Amino acid sequence: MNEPSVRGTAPAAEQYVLTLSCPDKQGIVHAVSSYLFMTGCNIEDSQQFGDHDTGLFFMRVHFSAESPVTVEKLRASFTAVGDAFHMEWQIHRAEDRMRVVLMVSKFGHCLNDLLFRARIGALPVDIAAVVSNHTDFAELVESYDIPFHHIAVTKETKAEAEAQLLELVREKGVELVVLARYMQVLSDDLCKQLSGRIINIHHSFLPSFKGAKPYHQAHARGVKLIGATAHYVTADLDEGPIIEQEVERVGHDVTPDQLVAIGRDVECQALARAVKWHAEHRILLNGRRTVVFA
Ligand SMILES: Nc1nc2c(c(=O)[nH]1)N[C@@H](CN(C=O)c1ccc(C(=O)N[C@@H](CCC(=O)O)C(=O)O)cc1)CN2
Repeated sequence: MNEPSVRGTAPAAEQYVLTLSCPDKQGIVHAVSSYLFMTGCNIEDSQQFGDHDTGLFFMRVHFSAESPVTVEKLRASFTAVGDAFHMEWQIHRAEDRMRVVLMVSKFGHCLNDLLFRARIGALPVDIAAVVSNHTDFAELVESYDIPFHHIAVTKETKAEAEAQLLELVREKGVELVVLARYMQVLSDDLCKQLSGRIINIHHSFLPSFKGAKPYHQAHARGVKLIGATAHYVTADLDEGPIIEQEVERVGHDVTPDQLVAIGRDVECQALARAVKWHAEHRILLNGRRTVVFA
């Protein structure tokens, strides 16, 4: 009788993600793949893009490595490669879940969607807290055993409110702030301090219908498609780098309230994808645009 084949149980390899951007030139992929090979890493997935308009090169590499390789050792030893090509780069452990804060005002569909997706493991995030300028969703949030912070905002208290948010971000080690229909304009200073770390869902297919009440604007224009846009937040309202968009066809007879209702699902889809891609380090900033290695 044949001996049962005994598959060796090799130690589980750790998974990592390297992202980089740099001025494009020959040899970048060779330098990165040679470094990974020489460091005992195995490439599982690699994506790259050279932007002829900006002359920038972008790369995302998912790779594995066994002990004694650690993320600290990788970050220390990759520095020489990064410096040689003037790279902006990051290396993360793929298993590390991103710590996020969700913010909401009076419309809770995106908040509800993100809470559920995180709870079932469809989003690789840990929701550290939810912040709102209203109290409508305190019970919903606390039903997930997540801290709810009511931070009221008026023109007079906006600076103090933002200081409280920043303290929360620092105190809880938050890496991403998600505006899940949070309807307050953030100050230039806050946008600068958290540049590239705030994602907003705008309820229109930008660049159409920026600002307030986009569904009413769209209805007045007689659109046949409505949409939602997830984008990074900058000081310029609704002008930040677009991450993801979703659209839905509408008829000539829809009312503004029906557009609001139809729009809920496309808003949730666009925002959830954007948050997932950011948490998986799939988005790289390319000036006013993004590169998304979905
Ligand atoms: N600095 C930025 N702040 C915010 C952005 C952004 O891109 N840059 N996106 C918005 C979201 N948003 C549309 O998606 C939006 C939110 C709020 C307003 C607005 O006029 N708010 C008033 C108060 C309204 C109220 O109290 O109900 C205000 O802040 O004075 C316009 C567009 C999130 N913030």
